This record gives sequence, structure tokens and C-alpha cells, in this order.
Amino acid sequence: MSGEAELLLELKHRVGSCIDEAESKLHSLSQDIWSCPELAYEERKAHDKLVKFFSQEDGWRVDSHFKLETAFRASWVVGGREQEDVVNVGFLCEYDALPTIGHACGHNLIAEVGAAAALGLKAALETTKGLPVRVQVTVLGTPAEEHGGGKIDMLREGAFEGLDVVFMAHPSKEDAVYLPCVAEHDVTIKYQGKASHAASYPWEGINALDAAVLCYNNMSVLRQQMKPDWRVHGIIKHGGVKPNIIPAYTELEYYLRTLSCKDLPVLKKAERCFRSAAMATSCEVEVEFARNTFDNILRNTTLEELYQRNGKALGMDFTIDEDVLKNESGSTDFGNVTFVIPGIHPYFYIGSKALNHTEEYTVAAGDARAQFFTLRSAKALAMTALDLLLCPELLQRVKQEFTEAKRKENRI
Ligand SMILES: NCCCC[C@H](NC(=O)CCN)C(=O)O
Repeated sequence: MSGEAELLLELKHRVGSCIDEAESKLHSLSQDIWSCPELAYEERKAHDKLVKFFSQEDGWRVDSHFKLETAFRASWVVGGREQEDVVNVGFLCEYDALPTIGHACGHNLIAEVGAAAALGLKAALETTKGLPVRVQVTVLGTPAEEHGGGKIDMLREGAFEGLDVVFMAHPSKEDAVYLPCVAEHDVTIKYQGKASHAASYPWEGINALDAAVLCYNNMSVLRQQMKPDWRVHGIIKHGGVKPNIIPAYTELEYYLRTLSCKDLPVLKKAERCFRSAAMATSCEVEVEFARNTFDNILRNTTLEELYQRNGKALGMDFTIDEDVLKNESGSTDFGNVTFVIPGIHPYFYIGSKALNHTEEYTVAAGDARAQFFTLRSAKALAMTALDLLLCPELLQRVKQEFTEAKRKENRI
């Protein structure tokens, strides 16, 4: 084995042992976040926990409330000479929860993975003499993945500037280096009608619930004309207050998803469904498109292969089930990040076959059994970062692939 290969192996061991040593404080971090679920943009306690966590670690510069109230940044620099360009490696922490069912997507574990990987990488790098490059390890706390898209806000604010590569990992029911993450746009539809006694003077009323029901049915009819990989799904958030009051106000929320943003003109068709329901019922309608559009994930197979190799060495069992690998796994604001900086968003098993966004998954995300798998994923991410830092040609390859993929998507 060459000297370089030996050093890399030794540093990977150091990543593993540092993360194992920090096991108990990392577990407390994700438990604290899990036991106090907070919604998008309101993750104040999680923000404070993570800021305190990094402030108590040696050497990190911590910026609380970084660009968004509940976002943060922690960074640490090592090696090379002051004036040299820095290779800046980012790990992302998510920590928002879902309404009523808490951490049913396991974002408490995403926060733990980001923190653990950053600690592991730092521990390995600080023992290394003569690093070929100056390195910055950056942790970004990115709020509001489940609603709104905090990473998109942060990209707009320049929070990702200077990063060369970004890593995060998402809990799931299996290990997978990539699952199709699609583009998404959200819409809120509000119908205004007129209340009246539903039995005494129904002719005086304008029924906003009828508009909502027609809207829902129009969208179901539209589904027949959609491509098989498109997804539209909605809920009625307000449907009236009492059967004997003709509903004066109703509200729906729809998520519209397509493989990439190119197909999002489905929005125009959907808008006709929303507006025609208002016309048929004489209601007023307001159609509010969300501020942010979630992009699909731009893949980087160089990063994926490195992560997979490290994951396998740690005992991960990556799924080969084609149904799983081809099936959509929803959307993420990390997609937008991958069009600006090369990155990966692998999925990791947490010791349960429960499905994300269910109460069973909330239980699994808070279970101590998830810890081994969560820390294993963090190790694989930090080891992948080490591969790039010790072999600058690999980082070059990652960047080249990124540029080519963007060109193919006409995004340059
Ligand atoms: N509509 C706001 C975004 C919802 C994002 C959510 N994300 C996940 O489930 C993470 C796994 N990709 C979703 O896809 O519904």
C-alpha cells in the first residue's frame, strides 16, 4: 500500500473512532431535537441546541441566526498557508418537524449526521501533518425543509458562497445512495363565498366548500392527462365550520411535482382547475404560488460512488430493489443546492421498516436503535470528504461532472 493510501486509511479510522467517542453527546443532541419538534422557520430550540453544541467544541467559529433566524453556521479551518485557496467542505443539518406527527421524517437524525460528520472530519484533519490543501469544514444549519425551503432562502442570501462540495444524509427505510428527488411547487387556494342559514335561506349563500370540492375533483380529472411520473396531491385545510352554515371560506393546499422544473408548466393547467371551480360556484378565488420552487437533485456519480464504497466498508447494505431505486422519494430544497455546488443526499436505514411521514417513523427516529445507523452514515460522509481532500484529482472530477451535468440540463 502506498504512503498516501495508508494515510487515508488511518484518517478514516480516526473519523470512526472520534465519532464513536462522541456518541453520547451526539445522541443527546438528536434526542433533544426529537423531543421538542418545531415547525419550519420556528426551530428556535433546535437552533439554540446546535449553536451551543458547536460553541462547546474546540476551535469552531459559530454564527448563530446566520442569514435566517433559525439557521446557523459553524466553521473551522486547518492546514496549508494563510494565503492559499481553501477547499471548503460543507455538511448540512436539517431540524424541522411535521405538524401533529413530530419528527416523522427524522430530521433530528439529519442534524446529528451533519454534526457527527463535521466532528469526525475535523478530528481526522487536525492530526494530519502537511495537508496538501488548506481546508475549511463548514456546518450549515438549514431550517424549513418540510415547508418553504430554507436552503433556497439561504442560497438567495449567499449562505453557500465559497463551498466546494456539500454533504447531507436523509433517514429512510433502506440505505440508498440516490433516490429520485423531484421538482416541486406548492400552491394555496382560497375561496371566498357567503354564509347563510343552510336550511332557511340557502339561496342567499355562496358555498365555498362546493368550490373546494370542485377544485379537488378538477385536479383528479387533470391527473388523467399527466405524465406517469408527475404527482399532484392536496388537502382541504379549511372546509367550513358547521353543517347549518353555508361555508363562506375554504382553503386548499396542493403540492405539484414533476421530474424536473421543465415540466412545472403543469402549474398553468392546475391554475385553470382552481379558477374554474370559483367560476362555477360564484366564489372569489385567490391562488397563491409559493415563494420557492424546489429543484430536482442534480446527481454526482463520482461522489455517489465514493460514498457507496465508504458505506460498504462500514457494512451498509445498499438496496438493489429496482422498485425502490426508481420510485420517487419526494422533494428536497437540497435539490436547489446541487445546481449551485456539487453535493450528495444519500438515504440511510435507521433500523426500522416504517415509512417516512408516519407516526411509526417518528417513533423509529427517536429510538436508540437508530443511533448506530445514523453515526455510520456520518462516518461514510466524512470519509468521502477525506477522499476528496487527500486526492485533489477526485475533487476536480467531481467539479467537472457537476459542470457537465448542469450543461446537459441547460442550467449554465
Ligand atoms: N412542500 C414542501 C416540501 C416537502 C418536502 C418533503 N420532503 C421529504 O419528504 C424529504 C424526502 N425527500 C416532501 O417531499 O414532501
